Amino acid sequence: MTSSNVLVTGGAGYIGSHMILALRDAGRPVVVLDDLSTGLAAAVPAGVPLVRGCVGDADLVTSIARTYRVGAIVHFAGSIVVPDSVADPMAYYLNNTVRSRELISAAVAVGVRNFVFSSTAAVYGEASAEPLGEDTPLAPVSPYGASKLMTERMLADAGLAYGLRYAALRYFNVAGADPLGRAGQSGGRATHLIKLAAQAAVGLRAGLDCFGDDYPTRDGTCVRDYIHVSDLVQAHMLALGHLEGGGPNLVANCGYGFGASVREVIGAMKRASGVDFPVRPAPRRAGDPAALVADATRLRETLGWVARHDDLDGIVASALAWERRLAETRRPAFTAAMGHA
Ligand SMILES: NC(=O)c1ccc[n+]([C@@H]2O[C@H](COP(=O)([O-])OP(=O)(O)OC[C@H]3O[C@@H](n4cnc5c(N)ncnc54)[C@H](O)[C@@H]3O)[C@@H](O)[C@H]2O)c1
Ligand SMILES: O=c1ccn([C@@H]2O[C@H](COP(=O)(O)OP(=O)(O)O[C@H]3O[C@H](CO)[C@H](O)[C@H](O)[C@H]3O)[C@@H](O)[C@H]2O)c(=O)[nH]1
Repeated sequence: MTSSNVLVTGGAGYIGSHMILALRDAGRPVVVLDDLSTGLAAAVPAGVPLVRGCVGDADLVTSIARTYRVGAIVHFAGSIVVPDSVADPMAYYLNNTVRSRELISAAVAVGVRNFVFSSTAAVYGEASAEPLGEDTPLAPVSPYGASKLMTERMLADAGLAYGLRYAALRYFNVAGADPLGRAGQSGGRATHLIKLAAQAAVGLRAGLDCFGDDYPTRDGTCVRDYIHVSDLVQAHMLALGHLEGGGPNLVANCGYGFGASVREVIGAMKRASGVDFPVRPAPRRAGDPAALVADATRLRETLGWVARHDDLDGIVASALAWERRLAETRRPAFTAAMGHA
């Protein structure tokens, strides 16, 4: 096992904070770079160095790489809200593409050999095939997807030109929380279905909108391949080991190969919580494909990845448990702020 540090960018965010736990559980030293734009310092476990700054700051990245003897970068930092990317594409190309370019350049210049990147199913766009293999034509329909695809392309070119070794993992819908309750999705503005449903279940919001019920799917609502964050993080651990062990560069989907509809997710959350929160029918959300389901054969066959949490009820229950924990920790602060302490 290598003892060089792993630099986790975006480690104060949802997925990055779970990755830190997995690296620490495996005995790997970690350093985090995060600008805390959506992440929380409290999400970084005590004892893990957190450098507050931007991945586009090449001098800072170089200095971290030297100080901590970084041998690999796992790059989660980025902007993630698809409709925001439509409203302000330049902000997304800056934060996701331009700043990734600076990070990759600095990594190459300072001699970091291995790089794992958070890509997305959004690179496929309005895909018609199901499940989607990695060879599906890449035709992102949002600036978010395009900004990530450009970073994949930079990695491929940097691999050819400079020998950078990389894995680009295309996540489908990431959900759930650490089964031991050490981490979850905490960041400020929630947009993801399972997080919003959990908030409705704990009474943080009055209910939920169901965006569209006339899609060509089994119940008319959109189908997504929800992957538990712990299974996703395990794919990163395997990808890292694969690169460090000399395996070839890799692009791989991360999902289970089957999907759940919006109605099925809502039903699972109501069952798990026992709360019959209101669900309002709402118009389709712009840019939502009817169904996105991964063909994850490559992930299984190349990395030996095995899904361990591929059960919607379990995913939803872990998200709910985390939301309840957040509600408990918020309550005293809220009471104090209202002058009732
Ligand atoms: N959540 C999903 O379903 C999903 C799906 C596909 C891909 N992804 C990708 O996974 C990655 C992590 O997503 P997440 O859900 O944990 O989001 P998140 O917002 O919780 O985490 C992103 C983190 O990056 C930090 N950050 C943003 N820009 C930065 C910058 N320029 N420099 C330094 N830090 C910066 C934020 O403060 C935050 O801590 C993202 O790249 C996202 O595009 C997520
Ligand atoms: O209040 C809500 C929120 C969501 N939805 C629906 O639930 C489904 C899932 O929506 P999410 O917002 O949870 O996730 P997306 O599928 O839009 O997108 C996620 O997965 C994509 C890849 O599949 C990208 O990676 C993106 O970053 C990530 O947010 C969609 O049909 C959406 O319309 C609702 O009906 N009501």
